[in-house]
Amino acid sequence: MQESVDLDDAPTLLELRGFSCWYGDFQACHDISLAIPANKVTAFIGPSGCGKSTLLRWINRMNDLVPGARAEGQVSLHGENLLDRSVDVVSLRRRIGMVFQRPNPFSKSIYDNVAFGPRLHYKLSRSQTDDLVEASLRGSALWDEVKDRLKQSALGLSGGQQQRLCIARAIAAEPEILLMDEPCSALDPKSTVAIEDLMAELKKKYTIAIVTHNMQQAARASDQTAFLFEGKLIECGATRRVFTKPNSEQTENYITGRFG
Ligand SMILES: Nc1ncnc2c1ncn2[C@@H]1O[C@H](COP(=O)(O)OP(=O)(O)OP(=O)(O)O)[C@@H](O)[C@H]1O
Repeated sequence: MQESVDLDDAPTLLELRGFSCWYGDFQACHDISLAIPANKVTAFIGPSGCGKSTLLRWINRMNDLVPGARAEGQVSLHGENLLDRSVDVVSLRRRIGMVFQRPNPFSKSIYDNVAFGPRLHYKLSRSQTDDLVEASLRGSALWDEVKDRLKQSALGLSGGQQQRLCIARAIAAEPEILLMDEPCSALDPKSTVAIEDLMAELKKKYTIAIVTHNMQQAARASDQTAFLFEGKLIECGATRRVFTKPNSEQTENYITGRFG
């Protein structure tokens, strides 16, 4: 488990205030307020259907694409409410990267997967792109395994390598926050440990929010844990405290496997 971290000392990067959201008439999240500290890993845990992925998907406005989905309240980054209609969603998604449950590399070369975002957002020379691709692959701990086959298809990589490639692709756009929606659920235990080790490195530079069903993973890899139940935030605090002295009986029942 992480050493006890003093979250009070960590500046807030992203803040949710009175965040509620709906799919049509169904309310998936109820009046959620919490702070995501900079350069820490925040884990969202809770039973299936409690709204973890929905919350994450509103942070980078992925739910804009879902018919009938709407949200209220504030999701503030540097004082800007990301839910405002005026927010430029393309630039928002550069600032807030996302890694999904199933590795989803494009059917392109390893190099082109990583260069895709930077080519979209910046005018870079060939050598600048080469440098960024190398730095991103080093950042996702994949460089040594792929440096001799950058022009080969990304689809030839193992699942764990593909997920690290997706992380490289996300960090190549130089985001401020990395959202990870159950990034290890399709991976074997060795690849899972590799991703957890990687998170510990990545948080030096980025702020990470992860949805996980794996209690051990939340306990091992996160600094802050938020427990959701039926769309409500039950508690949020330093991971060590939440796992050893939860404030709520519901949290205790969930983390000890009594339901969920
Ligand atoms: N596109 C959608 N349309 C309508 N309802 C949805 C949609 N996506 C999710 N929901 C509903 O919203 C609620 C929260 O779903 P969400 O996927 O956020 O939960 P979750 O906690 O991430 O679950 P899991 O751990 O199973 O992934 C659920 O009741 C779900 O059925």
